[in-house]
Amino acid sequence: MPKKVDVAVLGATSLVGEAILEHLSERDFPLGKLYLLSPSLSVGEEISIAGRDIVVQDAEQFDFTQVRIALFAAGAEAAAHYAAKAAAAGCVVIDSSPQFRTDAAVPLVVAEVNPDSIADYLPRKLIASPNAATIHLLKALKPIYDAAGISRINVVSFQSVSGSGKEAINELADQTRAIFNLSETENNVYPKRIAFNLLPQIGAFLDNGYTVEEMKMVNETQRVLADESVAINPTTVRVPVFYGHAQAVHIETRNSISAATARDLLKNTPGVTVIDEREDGSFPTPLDAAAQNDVLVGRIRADISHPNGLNMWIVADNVRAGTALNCVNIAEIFIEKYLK
Ligand SMILES: NC(=O)C1=CN([C@@H]2O[C@H](COP(=O)(O)OP(=O)(O)OC[C@H]3O[C@@H](n4cnc5c(N)ncnc54)[C@H](OP(=O)(O)O)[C@@H]3O)[C@@H](O)[C@H]2O)C=CC1
Ligand SMILES: N[C@@H](CC(=O)OP(=O)(O)O)C(=O)O
Repeated sequence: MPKKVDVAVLGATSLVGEAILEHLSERDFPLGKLYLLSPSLSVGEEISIAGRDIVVQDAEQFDFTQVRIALFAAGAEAAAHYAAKAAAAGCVVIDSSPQFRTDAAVPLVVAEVNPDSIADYLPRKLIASPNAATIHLLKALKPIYDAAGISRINVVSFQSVSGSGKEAINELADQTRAIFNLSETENNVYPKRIAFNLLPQIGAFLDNGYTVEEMKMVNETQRVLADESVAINPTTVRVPVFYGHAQAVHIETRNSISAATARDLLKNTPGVTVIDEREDGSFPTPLDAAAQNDVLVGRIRADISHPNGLNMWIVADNVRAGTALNCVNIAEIFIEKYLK
């Protein structure tokens, strides 16, 4: 690793921002000065990280010439507002929000899948990180895609409330408490009660009947793989789980690949852990994945309804293993290969 790099985290008090700070303090990251920024209420809060107490600064007043890299975890609006300002100051932004994911001038990167796309950061000094569900899916499917090709992905993505941020975590906790106290529940984040329920809608409905979240999975998967020939059919469901998205995945490969070969490939993939012994309880759950860095895969089996079909169950901590780790991984590759 090269010499230490000064970094800013915008949205340091968001779920993703906090997880980014955990990774920065736990890994062998060449961290120089660290600046914590907020676009809103948290300005002035003090955060302890790796033995340093750092006060959250107002992003509006921040001079981005002080840092080489800024990790953005503050939503699309803040990304739109601050990205150009940071770039003009010579700072490279790694953004977790949806704001730039479809911008052809901004690379969309999963560090383990298309790290070479980071090289395209220059026009806007920006690199985008995908939706969490797309990151998990691609980390697990890339080795199979490389070995046998994938023509179609059918996926039902069961997404925890942390995917909607801190307010949604509070909503699930409050509703659960209210139900046990025989009180009325309130829903503000979701259109219906989430506690003890399942909601087959994430994001607004589009004209084709899919939701915004589902079409993110389609477009971002094709973009990261640089392969529009992969057909993707997602259904996203909000589930009453705090951390960890789980996906029931059915793929059709271009060439035949056995479940045993796929299992071996995944066992040898960094960042992936296979839990699949075909005995009671040998499968990953959101509770197993919470606060872990790996994507967990189980239930790997041949699809009895299709000659080239494979089924699997993929689980990961959307905040920590998905988004935050991907942003930090991108930063590490950027520092090692591209930072002059
Ligand atoms: N959550 C996820 O799984 C994923 C998130 N992302 C991206 O990460 C970024 C951050 O998202 P996320 O971590 O979910 O955001 P959060 O909802 O956790 O936080 C966003 C901001 O809301 C404010 N906030 C803090 N506490 C509360 C509260 N109780 N109620 C309402 N607002 C509060 C904070 O700012 P302040 O206190 O300064 O007002 C905080 O920085 C976004 O760009 C998102 O697109 C990307 C992929 C996955
Ligand atoms: N939308 C995802 C979380 C995420 O990835 O958010 P975004 O695509 O808005 O950054 C969820 O709700 O679970």
